[in-house]
Amino acid sequence: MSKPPTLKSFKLALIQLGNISANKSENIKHAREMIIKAASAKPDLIVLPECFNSPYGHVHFPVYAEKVGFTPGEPYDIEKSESDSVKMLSSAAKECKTWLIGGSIPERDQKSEEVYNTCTVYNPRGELVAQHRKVHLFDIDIPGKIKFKESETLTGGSTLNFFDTEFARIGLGICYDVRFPELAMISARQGCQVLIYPGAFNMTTGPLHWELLQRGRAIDNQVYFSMCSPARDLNAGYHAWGHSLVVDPMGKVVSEAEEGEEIIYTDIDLQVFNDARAGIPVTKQRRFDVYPNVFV
Ligand SMILES: NC(=O)CCC(=O)C(=O)O
Repeated sequence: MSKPPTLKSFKLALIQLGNISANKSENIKHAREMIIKAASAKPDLIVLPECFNSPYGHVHFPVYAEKVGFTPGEPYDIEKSESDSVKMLSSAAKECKTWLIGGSIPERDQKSEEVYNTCTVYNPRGELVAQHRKVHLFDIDIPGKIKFKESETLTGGSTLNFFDTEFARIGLGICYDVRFPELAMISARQGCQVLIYPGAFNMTTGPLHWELLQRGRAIDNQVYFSMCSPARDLNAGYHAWGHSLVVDPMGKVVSEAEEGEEIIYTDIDLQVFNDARAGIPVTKQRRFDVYPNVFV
């Protein structure tokens, strides 16, 4: 494992994207416009929400799926990409000279044809540098409230993923992944100082769990934790909670969107990170002699 970059203060932009319709090319076009808009405030990193190019629903995933064909550690030729979303995200990152976490899209594996919920990441040169396939699929059934089964059409990813910038090591997850503290804890143990999960909670669990889970993951690991949601659209089949959020390593909510389309900016502050870890030194007090060694 390489040494993580030393955390530096940086500016984060979350795009709580609205107007996600049945028209994929319109969705891609609108996401591009919003990236350009977000970049006008000169953030170092821009984030899109889960499933930004397609309506959110298991019936839609195979229809909207694109072949990305990225292999970690191998160079990726954007010109030869079969994915319109990847091409747009790459060119927008390059044009804005910014890091970009491209939310997620339904992705079809080039060999197996299995469909994943996949996040791709771009550096300021527009190179595709990392990918995360949602590991834990959103299969829930709360009678009378919400039933959702991603596993009807999606396959879960099987790798943990992070990427290094000049200002931080950033760990990735997607939405339901936040409910599994192991994922965040392993990312933090691998040196991530910031964890960012595109997500789309719903109107039942959103009010109860969205903020609580993120504050929990932030405090457990003394990291900045953030999730970027689509805007709420009551005409859509799935009603997203919205409230894109950034939580600091003390568990304090430092930025929060409302329900509609919005861009929120946050200064990720090195001093806050260092003070949290110095004041409550849990990262140095872990008792690996007592725990089973899964997290060592
Ligand atoms: N897109 C998702 O994974 C939704 C997760 C969610 O709403 C939850 O309660 O968990």
